[in-house]
Amino acid sequence: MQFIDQARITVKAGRGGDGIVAFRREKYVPAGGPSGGDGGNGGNVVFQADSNLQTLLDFKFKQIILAENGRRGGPNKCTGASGNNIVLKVPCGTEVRHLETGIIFGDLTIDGESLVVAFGGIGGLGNAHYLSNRNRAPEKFTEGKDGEEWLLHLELKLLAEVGIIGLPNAGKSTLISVLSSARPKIADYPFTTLIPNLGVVRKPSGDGTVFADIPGLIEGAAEGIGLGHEFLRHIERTRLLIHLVDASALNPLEDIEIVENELSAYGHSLIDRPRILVLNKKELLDAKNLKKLERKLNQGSISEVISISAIMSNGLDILLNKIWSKLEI
Ligand SMILES: Nc1ncnc2c1ncn2[C@@H]1O[C@H](COP(=O)(O)OP(=O)(O)OP(=O)(O)O)[C@@H](O)[C@H]1O
Ligand SMILES: [Mg+2]
Repeated sequence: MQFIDQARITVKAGRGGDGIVAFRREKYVPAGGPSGGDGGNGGNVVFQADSNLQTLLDFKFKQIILAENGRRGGPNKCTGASGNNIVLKVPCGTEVRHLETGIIFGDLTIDGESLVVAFGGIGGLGNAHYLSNRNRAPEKFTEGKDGEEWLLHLELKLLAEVGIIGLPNAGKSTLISVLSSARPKIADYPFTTLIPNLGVVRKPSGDGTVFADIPGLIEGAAEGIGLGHEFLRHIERTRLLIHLVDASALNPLEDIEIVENELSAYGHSLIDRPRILVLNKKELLDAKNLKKLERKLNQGSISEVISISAIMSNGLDILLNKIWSKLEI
């Protein structure tokens, strides 16, 4: 499952400071030589990949990015201060393109990697540079150059390997929230989730993979009913599905069938995708009824059933071990 997050921004590097015209003034030196300093260089706009970031959402609110201008030169051949660079953090996997031509400026993939996307203008020259035998008192200087300005298109591509599916209210968002640092909205009504939530789930060794919690599926989802249609398209690219079922529902078997039928009706061999059947909310059933339900499901089911309580973080280790072994990572 690939999610594309994008943003459109303008970056403008700092302008170089102007050179200045000045002459030395010293006691007993009636005509001091030219001493105008150069302007400082403008600051660059720099992007830096940061593995703690997951989205380009910040850029929806910050669309124009300016680096600092260089300062003017000073007397006594003092060079003006350079403008500071502005360093913006972007998630790993951000591709930077020129908006109009599509030319790729760079692809930031490794944590800490940086890319100058707009160079600051160079500072102008002060009149001290123009001293010659013919002109002992030059009045000439140059202005600082403008910094580069670009309209950029940022695109972040994330690939989810594991999709969490199920009827509305099964606890899909609750599950991703206890497995990862994702903090989706959770509520006791159907269709709480309107867009997929992504979370990185890690093994104790630190490796991990992206899970996606998608909106609830209902009967007819494959034909576009409810919110399911669009999201079934997305899960075509996952390697593993977690089919989450509310164990406390009136008829969990029927619920499972609805989701299975949707996978099948959708086609694209979604029904053949490896998946794990997971009963959530197990704490709402007494031990005897839970066993009965598990046994019933194991009889005709697609795979062995794992019972968990997402809300109480119960049974998650067993589930995760199963996931890692199915993914072979
Ligand atoms: N193990 C559990 N025991 C009891 N209640 C639970 C459990 N897990 C989740 N819930 C509750 O179930 C409700 C639905 O949870 P959640 O929003 O995670 O479902 P969802 O499958 O993401 O729904 P939707 O498809 O509408 O987005 C919430 O009120 C949540 O607190
Ligand atoms: Mg949800």
